[in-house]
Amino acid sequence: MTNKIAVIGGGSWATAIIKMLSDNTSPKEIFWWMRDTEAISYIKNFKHNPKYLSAVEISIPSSNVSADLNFIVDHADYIILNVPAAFLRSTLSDLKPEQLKGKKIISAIKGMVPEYNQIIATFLNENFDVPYHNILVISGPCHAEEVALEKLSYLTIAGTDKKLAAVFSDFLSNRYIKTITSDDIFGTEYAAVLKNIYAVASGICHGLGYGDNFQAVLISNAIREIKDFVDAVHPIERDIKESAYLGDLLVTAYSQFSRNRTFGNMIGKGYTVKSAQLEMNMIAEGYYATHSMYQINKNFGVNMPILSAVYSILYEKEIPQQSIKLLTEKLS
Ligand SMILES: NC(=O)C1=CN([C@@H]2O[C@H](COP(=O)(O)OP(=O)(O)OC[C@H]3O[C@@H](n4cnc5c(N)ncnc54)[C@H](OP(=O)(O)O)[C@@H]3O)[C@@H](O)[C@H]2O)C=CC1
Ligand SMILES: O=C(CO)COP(=O)(O)O
Repeated sequence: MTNKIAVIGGGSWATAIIKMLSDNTSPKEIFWWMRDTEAISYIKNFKHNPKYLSAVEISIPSSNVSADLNFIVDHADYIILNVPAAFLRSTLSDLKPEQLKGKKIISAIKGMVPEYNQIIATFLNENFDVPYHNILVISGPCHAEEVALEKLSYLTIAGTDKKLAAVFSDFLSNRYIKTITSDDIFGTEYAAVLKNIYAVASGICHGLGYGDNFQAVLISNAIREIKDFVDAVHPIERDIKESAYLGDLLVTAYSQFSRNRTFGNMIGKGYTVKSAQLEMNMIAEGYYATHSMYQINKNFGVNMPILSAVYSILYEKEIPQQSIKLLTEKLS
């Protein structure tokens, strides 16, 4: 039986995932949903996504690319969710839990559903009755732009069912993608959400003129905040130095490709949140995640001074210079 895999979302990471799946040699049929019908026509005619990673050649059949979510979901056994978290609830609003019954749902999203302050696995479980053993998460240090260039990258596939994680990782791995499996689905998701916030912090500090010496201190403190938070939320044995945790923090905080760092840099340089968002045609998840994580941490009470500083800048209109100056007194 041919495995049928759908990707939901039309941005850069979805385009990169389509490429990875296509360059993997195991037999499969790939389906792709996006909301933009003009982009769909372009893909059908010219085999490239016009707006994101437009150099990537799209080799899946034209009839498998559609803006009809029901058509795509009903055809697939594996459904990879990849719209930014802020738009997930509205994207899935017409879908009924029965339509996902028995299907394997994979989140490639690194963000929180803002309406519920939930990670994606919890959102799927509580709102669509998807059992945790049918949910996987794709994470790890990997920018879509480098996938387009076929630069060697490592992905972590996390799930409570490690066998399913291994089966699914065999659909993704190829000449330039190596996969690692993990059973830490909650820690992996929360770490991926948090690293975006710290990449925003890194960008803010860069925009304010802080140098590499300070960035190293900031990121050392950031990984401690991540560890303390994931240990509080889901206390299991984990090595925070693994690439799904530390690696993803490093690549996002330091890479020229990071949307979150770019957004933070603009804030540090004096842009308002609105103007920074308008300037980017891509989504910085860290903006929304800062609000959700700040609310969630009220229940856990973990000491997270970097999170609080970013929150004060993005949501309390504090002046970046002042918030970061105060933060510098709390780092070690
Ligand atoms: N890019 C990367 O390297 C990686 C991204 N991720 C994660 O993947 C997820 C998707 O990000 P990414 O692919 O980078 O997205 P991009 O920033 O490349 O693209 C933005 C996407 O959001 C959609 N969008 C924008 N506004 C709305 C709206 N109001 N309603 C519905 N959809 C909207 C866009 O659709 P449209 O074009 O129709 O406007 C487009 O598909 C995020 O959670 C991100 O953290 C994870 C790993 C790597
Ligand atoms: O998750 C990512 C890299 O692993 C992408 O991060 P950005 O959204 O900041 O580009």
